[in-house]
Amino acid sequence: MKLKLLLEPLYITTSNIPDIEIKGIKFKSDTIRKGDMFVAIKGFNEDGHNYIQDAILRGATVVVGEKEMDNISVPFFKVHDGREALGLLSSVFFNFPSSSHNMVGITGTNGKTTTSYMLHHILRTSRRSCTLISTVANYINGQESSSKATTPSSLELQEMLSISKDKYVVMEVSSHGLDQKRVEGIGFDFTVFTNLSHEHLDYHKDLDDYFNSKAKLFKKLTTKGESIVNSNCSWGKKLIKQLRNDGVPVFTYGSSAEDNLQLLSCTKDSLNKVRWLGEEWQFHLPIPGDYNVENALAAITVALRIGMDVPTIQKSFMTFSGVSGRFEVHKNNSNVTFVVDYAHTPDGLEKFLSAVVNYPHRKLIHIFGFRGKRDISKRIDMLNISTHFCDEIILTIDDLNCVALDSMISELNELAKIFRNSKITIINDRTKAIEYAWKNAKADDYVVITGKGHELYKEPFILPTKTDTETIKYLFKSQVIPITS
Ligand SMILES: CC(=O)N[C@H]1[C@@H](OP(=O)(O)OP(=O)(O)OC[C@H]2O[C@@H](n3ccc(=O)[nH]c3=O)[C@H](O)[C@@H]2O)O[C@H](CO)[C@@H](O)[C@@H]1O[C@H](C)C(=O)N[C@@H](C)C(=O)N[C@H](CCC(=O)O)C(=O)O
Ligand SMILES: Nc1ncnc2c1ncn2[C@@H]1O[C@H](COP(=O)(O)OP(=O)(O)OP(=O)(O)O)[C@@H](O)[C@H]1O
Repeated sequence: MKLKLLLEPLYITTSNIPDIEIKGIKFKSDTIRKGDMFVAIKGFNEDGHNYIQDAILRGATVVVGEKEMDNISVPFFKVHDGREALGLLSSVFFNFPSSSHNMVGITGTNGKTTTSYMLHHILRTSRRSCTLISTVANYINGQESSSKATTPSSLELQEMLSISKDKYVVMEVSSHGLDQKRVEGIGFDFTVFTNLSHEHLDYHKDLDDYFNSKAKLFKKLTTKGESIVNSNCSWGKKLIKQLRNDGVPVFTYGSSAEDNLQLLSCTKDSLNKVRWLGEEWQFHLPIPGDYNVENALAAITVALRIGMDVPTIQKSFMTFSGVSGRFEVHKNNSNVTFVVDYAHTPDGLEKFLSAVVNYPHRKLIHIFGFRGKRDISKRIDMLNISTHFCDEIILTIDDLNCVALDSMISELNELAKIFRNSKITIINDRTKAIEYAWKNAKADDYVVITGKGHELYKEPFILPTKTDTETIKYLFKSQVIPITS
């Protein structure tokens, strides 16, 4: 693409723009190929401006950055914000791909993945082509690929959107993604807010700052775009007020008569009665966890606003099988039930455990841990919740995240000391923690393993290379299969 054309949306119109062709855009100097543009980003660990020479040596013919720079041997263009520029440039380079799709962006502390999967399922079962960009996996043109982030970098994202031939795109938008302008250059037709609670306070200054990052998504609506917000959550209520003040169309879901989609009742066998436009109808949700009803309400509101009819939505829920690593139930030959779940926030854990505790059981045994350095302030809250619901706790490690194993173990010991009771056992190796529960649990016990779900360990040196589900499946293989006559 011609450099002049590429720079237009950044309002760089100086007469000094050379008439050159840009082959690609990169923000990692070691990925530069001859003829690429390098966008220098001032990051959290490194300053991309220090890699400009490296990028030029590798073949960059143009550099964009946010600092004043001297002695650069190729044309250099200064911008106000490198990450924002990267998003806009990528969007131009891939020919504004979001405008060829109906874009749905879903944000919130918990439920983004589940809601995205539900909506993707509803759209696909009604023969609407749909791309899904999520924490667990990505699906583009019906092809599954692995996911490296909840919200990929703007460059990867714009490329994915340009490859997608699907009419709809459902994507999760994290607060990190919003803060780091990864969705810059995207216009959303629908933006969804599931909820907000304590999380990521290692990154965001406080909950207000976290909320303000999430709220940025709702500034990215197209002129005809609509927002869909959970009114059961106090932060959702705050957002609804803000959006209405700004004249943004808002559709709400929740338990109030004022909601556009109101939940009227839920029965034990998962039949949920709702009201939409004065009409009452039911849908069956075939997955456990009553909090998933809220996720379903979010997905249904989008589906209805897209123009889908009620019977189609009802029918599609009948075949929804849930999401990998979320409330995954496995029962062994000794009648012990293992549940793997991704709850890793205090609110998520409380909702998950309040759902599990209702299943008849002898003992509830909880295996969970923490990630090195991440949001240390939530650890006590999570232990409080766990000790409230569970009979036994096996504290382990989610991931070291560059923290030395010894430090992580002493952090766990310190936490256990605060909760001076005999309920807590520490087993730092997660596989061993699961094996311990496997050997010691008795018939009718529930063993719940939370925090990692579908994820592999990022630092596996002493830790397992299996996901929690894989460990359970491996243990299942060791069972003696009873001979049935
Ligand atoms: C803390 C954080 O979010 N970091 C993100 C950030 O990286 P950074 O600012 O630390 O990058 P850096 O290492 O300082 O480098 C700065 C610049 O120098 C460049 N550089 C650096 C070295 C070099 O040799 N050459 C070079 O060009 C880098 O390419 C970069 O452009 O910008 C990068 C580019 O977009 C992201 O990949 C990276 O995400 C990291 C990998 C990450 O783990 N992020 C997590 C926290 C995250 O975003 N998670 C959310 C989900 C959260 C949730 O809800 O659970 C997600 O959306 O995935
Ligand atoms: N609506 C909800 N409210 C509270 N907790 C929920 C809700 N939905 C799911 N959870 C809990 O949060 C966990 C993660 O759910 P999900 O993957 O859908 O959320 P997420 O927002 O995508 O999380 P992440 O951003 O970390 O990927 C679930 O395993 C469950 O324990």
